[in-house]
Amino acid sequence: MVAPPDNNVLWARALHVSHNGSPALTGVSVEVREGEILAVGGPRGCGKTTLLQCLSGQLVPQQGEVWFNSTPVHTMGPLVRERLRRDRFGWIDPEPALVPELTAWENVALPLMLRKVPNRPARKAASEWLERLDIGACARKRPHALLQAERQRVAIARALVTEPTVLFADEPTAPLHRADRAQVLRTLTTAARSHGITVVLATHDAEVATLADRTVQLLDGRRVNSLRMPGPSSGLLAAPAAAATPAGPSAEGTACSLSV
Ligand SMILES: Nc1ncnc2c1ncn2[C@@H]1O[C@H](COP(=O)(O)OP(=O)(O)OP(=O)(O)O)[C@@H](O)[C@H]1O
Repeated sequence: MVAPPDNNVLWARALHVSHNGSPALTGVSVEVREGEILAVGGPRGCGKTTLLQCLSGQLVPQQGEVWFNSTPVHTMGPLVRERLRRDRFGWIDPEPALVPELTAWENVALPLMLRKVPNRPARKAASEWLERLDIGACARKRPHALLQAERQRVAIARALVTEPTVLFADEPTAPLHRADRAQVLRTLTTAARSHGITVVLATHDAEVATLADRTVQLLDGRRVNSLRMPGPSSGLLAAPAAAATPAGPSAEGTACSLSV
């Protein structure tokens, strides 16, 4: 086992995962540099979620290695991986899973309270993140009183409030309208950049990927290319290349879920 280069916050090598015998990742390698916004693109079912689950320590690959800041994640026990996810990573799902009984600010403050941050600073941090995501006015509302785009912003604020080292966003704007999608994504990436948070963003939407620094493309569980974007403000996405990289055999395994 050889440690990866120092400038990668995450580094995965030759990942093989199969779900109930059918291959989801076959020999995928990827590196994520500190502070970058990396999009993982590709059509539905190509393995984007599975890759994010492996990188975030939710899922242990049947073969291959995952390293976080020069520490092997694939050899960690479940409790250590859980602590790593809680302390260093944030996660955003396609559908915002908020606690219905709590107000927006309480939902956002929840991860801080779970870390025993006292009420007043937790509330202050939650309010600041809601402001940053342009939903300060919704702080006292409960999820049912919010629009879908507002709920997703609350979920994003909750994922960012702990200022994680890496934020994993799995199709974070999938259920939103086109206009909301662009705005929510722009707010997310701006907030992450200004706080030096590395983002790994799964999307099948080429437009969404234009906000990333780089795109890694998957197809049928294999990596097919890597694009460096012209810049977050260019609004342009280069056409995906189609040169396939070598892939290996598949393995077996199961997924598990991640809490905030
Ligand atoms: N828990 C599971 N059990 C069985 N098969 C699974 C499971 N999770 C994913 N798969 C299968 O593994 C493959 C890769 O799925 P994955 O969700 O990683 O792809 P994806 O690119 O994120 O897809 P989508 O864009 O639809 O979310 C798909 O064929 C999917 O049906």
